[in-house]
Amino acid sequence: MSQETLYSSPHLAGSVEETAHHIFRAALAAHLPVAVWRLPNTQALQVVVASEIQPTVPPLEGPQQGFAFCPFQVSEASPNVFLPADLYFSGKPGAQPEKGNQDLPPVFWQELEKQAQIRGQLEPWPCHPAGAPKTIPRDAFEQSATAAIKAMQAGCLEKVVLSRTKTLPLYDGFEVLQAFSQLEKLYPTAFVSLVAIPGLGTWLGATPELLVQIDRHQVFRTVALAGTQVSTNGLTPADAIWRQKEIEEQALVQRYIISCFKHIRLRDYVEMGPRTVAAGNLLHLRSEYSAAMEEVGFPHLGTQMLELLHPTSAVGGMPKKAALQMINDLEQHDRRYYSGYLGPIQLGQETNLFVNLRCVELGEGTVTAYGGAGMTADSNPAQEWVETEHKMQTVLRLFKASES
Ligand SMILES: C=C(O[C@H]1C=CC=C(C(=O)O)[C@@H]1O)C(=O)O
Repeated sequence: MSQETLYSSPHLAGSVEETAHHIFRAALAAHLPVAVWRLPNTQALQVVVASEIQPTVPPLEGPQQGFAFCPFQVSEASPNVFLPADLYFSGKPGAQPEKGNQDLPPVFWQELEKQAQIRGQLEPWPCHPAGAPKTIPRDAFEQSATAAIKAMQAGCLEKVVLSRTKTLPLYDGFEVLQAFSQLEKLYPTAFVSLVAIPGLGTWLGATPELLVQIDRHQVFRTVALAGTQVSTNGLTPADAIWRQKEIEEQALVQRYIISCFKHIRLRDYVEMGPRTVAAGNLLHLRSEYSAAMEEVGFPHLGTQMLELLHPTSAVGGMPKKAALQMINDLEQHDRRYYSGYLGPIQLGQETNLFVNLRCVELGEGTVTAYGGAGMTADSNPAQEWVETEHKMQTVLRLFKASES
């Protein structure tokens, strides 16, 4: 994006947060797809607005800039979505929205001026055309878990991640931008995002799981994140003790990532961990993988690995094909964009894609939380249910008034 195309308005002279919120409101009012996010361990709120969505995610190594929003499994109702950065706000101090290749319609700019001056009412957010998913009851989830565990004990597969949904009526007075700000403050190390796409829906989340990063020095990174325990009584990552089951569960994700490197014959990667990391009040095991793309002779490593990694065994299972089949057979809901991936591509000279976990989908007067748990032959269905409840509470704790 060139400096000449900077958009400037005397009314957009407020704080970074105010400007990001004005842009989000204007996009909603103009019925345009929009994504607002904050990268882990940063302050800047970034925003992309697109004039229209594109159905394919471009190569991650450039030159196209924008925001990817992709489902767990592509279907007609949940297609891959790329929002070209027709407007990009970097959230840097003093920054103004930058214009991209396509002009946004005049109605957007009118709305932006309006929002900046009088802060009009927030327009309704877009909802999924099929409506809100039904809540999966505890007995149904535990029955599926029991069937999966039996299959793993019989040696049919090693690991599967089963998920569930919980839909609540939205409490009166809920404000989506306020919820986004709360999430951002609660989870400084998460990727916090709010994505609203006409015809597809509105998602809010704070995920701990990086899928693919390409930094400004062309270093590729990914992680193997799995194994969960609650950090009760001030348990810090340094004090955590893990059971065999979680160690194996995370080792399967590591093995999967390494098998992807082997598949493309990349040997010169760096592996670190596993170490215990905190995600809100949960602890996970995480290994980190990196490779300097030019030096190892894989200038398109990000794109290649994205294709191989998604969905990783942190959201699918091992072996991948059998696990995906089991998920399709046993889960009674459509995951839509939960456990898909999302994030900015080639913005601020970086690409940062995350697995869409610890997220909710907003409907017409409803909020739906999604959460899953990795199961092996040693799993216990009741414990897995409790684990999904803890994961859902990452975001649902903002909706306490809906739960009561
Ligand atoms: C599937 C989810 O988490 C994954 C990431 C970390 C730990 C996980 C686990 O312990 O099962 C899951 O693999 C979710 O949050 O819905």
